[in-house]
Amino acid sequence: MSAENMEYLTIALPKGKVFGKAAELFKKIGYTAEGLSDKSRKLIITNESKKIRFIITKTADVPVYVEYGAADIGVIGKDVLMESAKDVYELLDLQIAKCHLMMAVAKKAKRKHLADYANTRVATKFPHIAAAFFNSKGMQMEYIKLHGSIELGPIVGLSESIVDIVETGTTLRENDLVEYAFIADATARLIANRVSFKMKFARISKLTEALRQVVNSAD
Ligand SMILES: Nc1ncnc2c1ncn2[C@@H]1O[C@H](COP(=O)(O)OP(=O)(O)OP(=O)(O)O)[C@@H](O)[C@H]1O
Ligand SMILES: O=P(O)(O)OC[C@H]1O[C@H](OP(=O)(O)OP(=O)(O)O)[C@H](O)[C@@H]1O
Repeated sequence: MSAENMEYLTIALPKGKVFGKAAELFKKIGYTAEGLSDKSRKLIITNESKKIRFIITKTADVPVYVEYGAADIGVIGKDVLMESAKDVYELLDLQIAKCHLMMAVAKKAKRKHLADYANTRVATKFPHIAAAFFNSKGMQMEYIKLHGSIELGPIVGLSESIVDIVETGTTLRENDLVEYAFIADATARLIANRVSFKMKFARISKLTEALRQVVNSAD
């Protein structure tokens, strides 16, 4: 690790839904930087006095920056973390961006048993998570990777089911789908690069404990 990298703590935050809540949590423990907002187009925002560097990345890329050590730590939804299967430490459940992963099907064509969906098509942004789920049930499936509007799949006959995240359930309801099987909780997590965790142990563990207190006090 270079001297400059050793000096700073680099934190990867995803732009998008998780950004505001994550930035707010860090602010509560005194980790912030001038200009850190979802309106800014700056990709690196530094707090020189505290030796903190925030890097703002596309959601799915946070685990990549952290695995390669371009960021020491990061914040990312458990859904994206599971799908990425990156070799990073998961340090803390931040209890923000609450949602869960599930399988949903068309209300009208709902089948009686999960096994009745064996060998059918699943539309999803999360093919690895979906495959792990169906494999654990001994079911072979055909996975169709989509990048958004997953709920369209069963409506237009692309697939018999979807695997996606649900927060309020509004998107399912408005598209005549119903949740069929719960897969996993998917709140945002604090993750760390394995080498950074050892080399910057004191800093990262102090930060993790401070965040843990904020998260616990919000319960
Ligand atoms: N209702 C929700 N809808 C989508 N994501 C949610 C919701 N609630 C919490 N999340 C979290 O936010 C993350 C998605 O954030 P965001 O939509 O900004 O990323 P994205 O899907 O990659 O978007 P884009 O494709 O626009 O970059 C999810 O991975 C999940 O952890
Ligand atoms: O249960 P709800 O509160 O309705 O939220 C769930 C919806 O939000 C997400 O989509 P997103 O808004 O990220 O758009 P996308 O279709 O582009 O993935 C997710 O894929 C669901 O479609």
